[in-house]
Amino acid sequence: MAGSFRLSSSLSPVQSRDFPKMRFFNPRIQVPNPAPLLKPTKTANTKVVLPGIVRVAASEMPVTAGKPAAMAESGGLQVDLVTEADLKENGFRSTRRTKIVCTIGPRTCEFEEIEALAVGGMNVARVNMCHGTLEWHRDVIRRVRRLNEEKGFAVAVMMDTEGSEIHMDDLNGAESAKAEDGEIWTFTVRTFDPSSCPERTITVNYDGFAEDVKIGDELLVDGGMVRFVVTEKIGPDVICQCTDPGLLLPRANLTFWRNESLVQERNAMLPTISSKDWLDIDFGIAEGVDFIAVSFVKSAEVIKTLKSYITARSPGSKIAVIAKIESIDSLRNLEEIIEASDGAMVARGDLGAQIPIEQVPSVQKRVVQLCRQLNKPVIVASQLLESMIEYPIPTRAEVADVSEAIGQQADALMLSSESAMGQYPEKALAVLRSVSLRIEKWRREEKHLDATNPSVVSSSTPPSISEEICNTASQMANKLKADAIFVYTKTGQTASLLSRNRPDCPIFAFTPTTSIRRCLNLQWGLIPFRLDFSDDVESNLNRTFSLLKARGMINSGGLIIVVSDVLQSIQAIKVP
Ligand SMILES: Nc1ncnc2c1ncn2[C@@H]1O[C@H](COP(=O)(O)OP(=O)(O)OP(=O)(O)O)[C@@H](O)[C@H]1O
Ligand SMILES: CC(=O)C(=O)O
Ligand SMILES: [K+]
Ligand SMILES: [Mg+2]
Repeated sequence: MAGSFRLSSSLSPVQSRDFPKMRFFNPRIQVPNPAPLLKPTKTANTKVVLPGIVRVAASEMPVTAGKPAAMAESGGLQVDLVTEADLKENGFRSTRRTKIVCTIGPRTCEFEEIEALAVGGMNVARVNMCHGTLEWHRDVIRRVRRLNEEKGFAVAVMMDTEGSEIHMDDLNGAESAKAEDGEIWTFTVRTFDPSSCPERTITVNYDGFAEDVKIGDELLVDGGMVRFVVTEKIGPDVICQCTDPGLLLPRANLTFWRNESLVQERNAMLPTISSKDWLDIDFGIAEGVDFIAVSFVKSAEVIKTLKSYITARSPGSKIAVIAKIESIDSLRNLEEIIEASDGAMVARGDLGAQIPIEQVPSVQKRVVQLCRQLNKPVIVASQLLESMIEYPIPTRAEVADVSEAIGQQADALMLSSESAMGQYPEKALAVLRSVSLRIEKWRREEKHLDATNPSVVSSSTPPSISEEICNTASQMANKLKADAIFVYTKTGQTASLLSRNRPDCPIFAFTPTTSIRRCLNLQWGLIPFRLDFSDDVESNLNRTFSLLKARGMINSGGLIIVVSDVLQSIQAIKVP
């Protein structure tokens, strides 16, 4: 991702380019460190365990109906122990509505590390195919799946494609290279043996590079972390002078600008899904990922192509396709791209390298609103807590940025380097969690003071029955101050339509399919449970009440609004 911080953790903080030179260490007001939902305890071998729950190895756990007892499953109701504890201790209202995606990287790829993130509230684990080997990704995906199977979590897996961006080579294995002010560097499409590569020479992965650039163009590395101006062209070599010095990092993204706008020559013809991406996608389908996030989407066509490919390769598959909004072209075709996708990501890193940086906030707002209107989940990504790659607390400005995304009611926030290779992944996650809880509560309180606040989204034309039912159910829940909405959903669609209304109370989504349960975990306000249910609403309800009561997750007297996707009905009912 351009504009982000690609330092390997072995670099010292002074080398970090995108850090303000001065950080105010003193006084550092401590952000309260929010207590985990269930405090994981570190044992001698640093394994994170849930208190009183997973002290036994999975193989030693008593098994009920073929499943370890540690998984909170009784009578077919499947929920993870963190949600269960949260509901028991804090009640419905206080549950977090904004979801969290964590990028898994070298810092968080072991089973115990992934478990710690799940315990800390990770809803979706993202693997970025720009980095790592297929074996590495396979291990991570299988660990997430094992965690879900053993402990009842519904952590979804998102595979993020590499896409064909223009980038530099891998610096022959060096961690970084320093470009000084005024220095002359050569960017070339030639290839060299590592031993014979001339000094200050960087190979570029895009063959048309030397033909496309012109003398006077600006060459931006990682969205402007290092800047050059093109002074001369000699065949395949582009000679550049450094104007903003900094560290060049392996495979850093390159963009070139002319007259203050991004140059799109033949590079605009680069495929959105490269041949390497197709292999990765085949791998993702085989490993059963839940989401495929497509980098540098330019048009709705590519999303449609991928969706039909998935259907052909894996009929009946529930893999959802997320369009990453990070290129100029994606903004030109925004509405039809989002319409064709199953969700979108505001990928602010590369986006900020393709459009003037001051336009990123308004694009974010527009994408979030459009997704809400079109009923597609939306993720706000990149640099949310960038300073926490190195520091245990965020900057005030970062907290304000996170609050803004939560205030916009995006479905999910994403950690990138903070969780992939930062020093404080769990702390970063805890900050997202505590800021979400606080801002969501504050927003609900403010909303009651502001009668003009639009809580209901406009309906589509022609109106659909499910949509009207969900809009009405959400309004009812708000007016009656219901404790929760229960939705029995086979496809997940009704749960999405409820989430889209952003009601004041949480939505318990019961679905018979494990993969739908995981997909729903990305969406705002949904607490997904796996449950087999019949077409008889009455008996489903009675069964759910008794299962939830038996586990202490629900109290008598609470008011529940019940929506059924099969009967298309709404009921208001007190918990017996
Ligand atoms: N699987 C991995 N193996 C090694 N390093 C990784 C891996 N995943 C992420 N990282 C590191 O974490 C950083 C941040 O991850 P992130 O997913 O944001 O990638 P990115 O390179 O910035 O690209 P993108 O634009 O696709 O997000 C990466 O630049 C890389 O240094
Ligand atoms: C997430 C991502 O790809 C970006 O911000 O560029
Ligand atoms: K990517
Ligand atoms: Mg990107």
